[in-house]
Amino acid sequence: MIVTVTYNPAVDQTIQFDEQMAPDRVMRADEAQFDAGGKGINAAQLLTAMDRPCVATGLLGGFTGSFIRETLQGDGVETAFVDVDGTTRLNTTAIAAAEEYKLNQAGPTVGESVVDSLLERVRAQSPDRVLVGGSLPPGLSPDAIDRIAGGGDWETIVDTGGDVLRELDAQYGLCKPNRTELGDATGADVSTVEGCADAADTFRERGFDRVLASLGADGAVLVGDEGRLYAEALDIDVVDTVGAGDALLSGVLSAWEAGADDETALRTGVAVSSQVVKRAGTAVPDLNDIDSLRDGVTVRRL
Ligand SMILES: Nc1ncnc2c1ncn2[C@@H]1O[C@H](COP(=O)(O)OP(=O)(O)O)[C@@H](O)[C@H]1O
Ligand SMILES: O=P(O)(O)OC[C@H]1O[C@](O)(COP(=O)(O)O)[C@@H](O)[C@@H]1O
Repeated sequence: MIVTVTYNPAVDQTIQFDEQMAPDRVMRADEAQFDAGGKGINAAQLLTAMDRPCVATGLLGGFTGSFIRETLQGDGVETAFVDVDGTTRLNTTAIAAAEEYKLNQAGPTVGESVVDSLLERVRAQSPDRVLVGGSLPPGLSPDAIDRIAGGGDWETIVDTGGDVLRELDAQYGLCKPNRTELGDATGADVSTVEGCADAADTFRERGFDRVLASLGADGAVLVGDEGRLYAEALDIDVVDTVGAGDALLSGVLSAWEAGADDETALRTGVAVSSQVVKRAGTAVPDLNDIDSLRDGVTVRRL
């Protein structure tokens, strides 16, 4: 089973405008929605929807924290969160005339003792895999992720970017950078798919058994002992891409949990992510067609 750890959850607010953003005037949204978000939380919702045993942990506080807890309970997601004093952040995606603006808050400041509390929650579940997803709130350093990775005999998957990804020091089963994060972390030229696979390959030497690089509309690359695989994205009408990376990773993990090889896992990831980008926000989409969508994903070896 999988435990997800989200140090910095978020309520995802998605607002849609049918005109371009403009300064110094009131913009009135046509549509708005709130979803429980944060990388590990999105993954836990998707994994639960795909019938994979999963428990969501992380840090929650304030009215936004209560919203996330209630939403997950309503979705039948098992939870084991740690309460914090501050208020969980609210992240906003504004879609205006086909442009996407992502406005993410820093989150509440927390003390390092939360890492011990979270490790306790994780150990209590005896998981096979632990996914640590998202940014760190103020007060925590990359050591908070390394400590989860070194805290038991589970395989740890990490989905974070920026300096945090560069500074991780433990042994990981997988990391999932997007193209920008992969380029930033390696300094490599990631303008081509081959360049991304090369960068992923070199990144493996830093302690990651596999690297799953998401390339937006260009698809995804998975590099590991089974080879260098590239999957094209499906041709779909995109509403917004928030949660796309979490969906890709959830599909891959779901397939691995069912015993699939890397190629099938990559296909599944692309299929799940295409369902998420077809609709606004980060709520769980319709996953009934995943098997047939997966069969339509083109994969080649690089
Ligand atoms: N414009 C798009 N068209 C089709 N699929 C997309 C598009 N954007 C994202 N996806 C799918 O979502 C996956 C993850 O997207 P990406 O934007 O790279 O992740 P992240 O949210 O981590 O930045 C891609 O690998 C792809 O399968
Ligand atoms: O922790 P970060 O990096 O600020 O990201 C948090 C945001 O990312 C999301 O998990 C979506 O992530 P992806 O678009 O990478 O899949 C949102 O639910 C959340 O608001």
